[in-house]
Amino acid sequence: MKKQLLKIVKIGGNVINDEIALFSFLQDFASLDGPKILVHGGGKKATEVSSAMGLQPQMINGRRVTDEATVEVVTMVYAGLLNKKIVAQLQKNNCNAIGLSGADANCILAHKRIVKDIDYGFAGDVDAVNSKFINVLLENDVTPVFCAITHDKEGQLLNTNADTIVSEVAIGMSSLYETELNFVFELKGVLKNIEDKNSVIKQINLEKYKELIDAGIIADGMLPKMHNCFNALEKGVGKVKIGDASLLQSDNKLYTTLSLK
Ligand SMILES: Nc1ncnc2c1ncn2[C@@H]1O[C@H](COP(=O)(O)OP(=O)(O)O)[C@@H](O)[C@H]1O
Ligand SMILES: CC(=O)N[C@@H](CCC(=O)OP(=O)(O)O)C(=O)O
Repeated sequence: MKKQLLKIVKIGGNVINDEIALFSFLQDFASLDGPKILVHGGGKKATEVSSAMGLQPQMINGRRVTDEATVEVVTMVYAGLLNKKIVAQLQKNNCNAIGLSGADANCILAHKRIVKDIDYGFAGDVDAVNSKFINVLLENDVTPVFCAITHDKEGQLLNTNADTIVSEVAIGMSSLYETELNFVFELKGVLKNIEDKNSVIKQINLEKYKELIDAGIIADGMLPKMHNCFNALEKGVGKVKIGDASLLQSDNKLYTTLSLK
């Protein structure tokens, strides 16, 4: 039997900080038919709040170095302010959303990220997604909204890149649904020339992805994003798209589609 389509969407911190773009996007998201899941970042806001508190935000290869003070700030910003603001806006648009961290209902289990020579502190990599519980929500027409906070089941909250969360959630749900993963950020897609906002590369396969990395065209936050996109495709996610806040509009034709071949 053909599986039902589940749309999984991620919005990044630059869109979240632009209230006009955010509210317009949330209106489009709320009106999507069928089951859907939203994952949000908020890195930009976390950087602003950390700086205002006298901390010195540090990113390495698109990921935040998360010391003890920073994990508290990001929990307040992501799981608190941003998650609840987004849920309230979806409720306004008649989408019955529920805001969750990875600790809630053990939805996203993670472990402390260990990378040779780099200490990311309380940053997490995902081990398991509670697709069974998430499906209970979907089957009751409730839309889960995940922030970038996970847990390790030892009582420790972990800051996890939102692109990683969304791809792991998509992979986890792929056993139950046909999945489509959409990355919404402030640009129209993956650009050939970062100075030219219209130089969108419409189609990127695995081979082209490697060429773009070697050429230095993919950098910064785009590195973990694309890595997560291909990881999702390799593990059963049906379709992956990257674009701006108009990505969910049916008349939008300018975005990047990723494929393995
Ligand atoms: N080739 C590229 N095309 C588009 N963006 C790129 C590219 N290379 C690097 N980037 C950078 O990646 C950023 C997106 O990553 P990130 O800030 O993590 O996104 P998000 O807001 O979704 O979290 C863009 O703002 C851009 O500066
Ligand atoms: C470990 C790590 O890097 N976590 C990210 C989580 C938020 C995020 O991914 O936000 P954007 O999608 O807006 O970039 C961070 O704190 O920036």
